[in-house]
Amino acid sequence: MNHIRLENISKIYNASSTQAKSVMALLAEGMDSAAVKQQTGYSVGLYDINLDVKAGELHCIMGLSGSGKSTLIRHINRLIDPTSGKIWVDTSIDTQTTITDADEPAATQKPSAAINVLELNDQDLQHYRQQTVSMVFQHFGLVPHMTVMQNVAYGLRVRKMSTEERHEVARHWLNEVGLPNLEHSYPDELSGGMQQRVGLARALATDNPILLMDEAFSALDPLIRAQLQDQLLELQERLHKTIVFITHGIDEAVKVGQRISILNGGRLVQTGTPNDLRHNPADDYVAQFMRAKA
Ligand SMILES: Nc1ncnc2c1ncn2[C@@H]1O[C@H](COP(=O)(O)OP(=O)(O)OP(=O)(O)O)[C@@H](O)[C@H]1O
Repeated sequence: MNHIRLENISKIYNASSTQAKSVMALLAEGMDSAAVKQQTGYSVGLYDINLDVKAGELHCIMGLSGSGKSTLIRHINRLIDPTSGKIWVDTSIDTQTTITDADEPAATQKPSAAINVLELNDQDLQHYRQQTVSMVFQHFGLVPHMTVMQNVAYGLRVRKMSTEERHEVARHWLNEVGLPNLEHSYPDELSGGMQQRVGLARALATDNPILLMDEAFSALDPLIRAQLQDQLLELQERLHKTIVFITHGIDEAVKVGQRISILNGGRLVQTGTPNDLRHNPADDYVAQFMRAKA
């Protein structure tokens, strides 16, 4: 079952629709984004991305710096609007009851009860962000003058949950990420790894079915990063969230991703399980990543 579908998504930064059309005509002829930038001056964020993310899967988006990973993930919660294309999200899915079969072929239809995120008005977009998608940021994004408890409970306050109830929920999630007894601390009293556990607890406390993780572990030391990867996998065994996880590291992608999508110059080169990519790489770019892994 698909949870998220990106359909023909292109993003040409800072271009009018006429300018974007001529840029996309060059891309359609096969010109790569570096040559397009040189010829037209416009940056290609993404070009003609078609991507299905299944309900309950941990889907990694991988690629070198500038390949379009952040641009892609920011479309899903509409921090960025595309130049063209559609973004479907099935808001009827409760991932906690959905078990994914990573080998199941992606359906060819759009998700069954899907909304086009691009058509949401301001109020519906706010509701979508509060009830459907949560984000974990690379640099944690915690509010410095709020305690750990207040940070984790923040998303629940806007839902008008009582103080007692939201503190109970926040305490539960702090416990789940291995941070009991720190609720009265402030972010700057914690290590980077601890701060990101708070970031994770904050995202999980909302109970939203989709989790967007933008290089969430990249700022951490290798040992701490490995611990957080293990913790994420352990939580995911029980929670079955739909997770879109951005990384520039193939090791991380292979460790945590059930499927991996590889971007190059704003184009989606291949989506597959780590085994698919290893045994049937779509091109040399993918093959090189997988060789670097072996
Ligand atoms: N706000 C912006 N204005 C203009 N160009 C942009 C903007 N944001 C990104 N780009 C360009 O779009 C392309 C994709 O950038 P993006 O940040 O999505 O890549 P990325 O894979 O996330 O890179 P990194 O790993 O370095 O974060 C790059 O060429 C980048 O320079």
